[in-house]
Amino acid sequence: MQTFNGLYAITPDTDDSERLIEQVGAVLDGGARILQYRNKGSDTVRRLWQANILASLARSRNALFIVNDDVELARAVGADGVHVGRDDADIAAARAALAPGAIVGASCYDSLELARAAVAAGASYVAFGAVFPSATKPGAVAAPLSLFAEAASLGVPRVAIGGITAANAGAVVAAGADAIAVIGGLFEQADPGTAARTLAALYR
Ligand SMILES: Cc1ncc(COP(=O)(O)OP(=O)(O)O)c(N)n1
Ligand SMILES: Cc1ncsc1CCOP(=O)(O)O
Ligand SMILES: [Mg+2]
Repeated sequence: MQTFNGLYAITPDTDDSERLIEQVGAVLDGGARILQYRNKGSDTVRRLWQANILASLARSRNALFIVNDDVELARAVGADGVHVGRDDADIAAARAALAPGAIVGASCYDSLELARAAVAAGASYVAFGAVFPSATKPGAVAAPLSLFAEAASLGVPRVAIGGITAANAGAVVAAGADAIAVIGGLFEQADPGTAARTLAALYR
């Protein structure tokens, strides 16, 4: 598996597939190394269509492609893996449903204990957040940046998520996050490609 670090772009919920594809292309060209398709909507036809296109787009840029929540959708589009949280499939079940080398990422919120358990269950990476208040997910629990140093001994990549922007990402990288997962800091910006270049440059 490619090294799991750098800018981790997560797609916003949108029905505007054309604009989404254009923005994701710009973000990948700007240096995002990992792309997650995250759509909390219920239109399964649109989600399959969008995920298929984005899987091809990511592959064309040698980026990893992860599907949020939906193991079946990840398998259907040949994704590199899935990301699961407390309300989603468990790690072992997700891994059993995907190819042997699949990536299974786990949300660990503000809990080092959850991260230890996730790694023991086979998680490929652990994600902590929200590290800052998130307009995308206002109810997300707050996670301190200190978790990244504390989690260094777990031996898997540590991903930060929540309210990350060009203004605060430097502190997250300095705290030890191997990757920064970003939605609004990319897709709510006037120029997502430039925002991606700024954030990706923190890992060079
Ligand atoms: C990289 C990454 N980290 C955390 C999340 C959040 O997942 P989850 O807690 O399951 O919440 P939803 O995203 O499903 O609302 C994520 N998706 N990606
Ligand atoms: C899914 C999720 N989990 C914790 S915060 C968050 C939303 C991240 O979006 P943004 O980068 O716009 O804050
Ligand atoms: Mg989830």
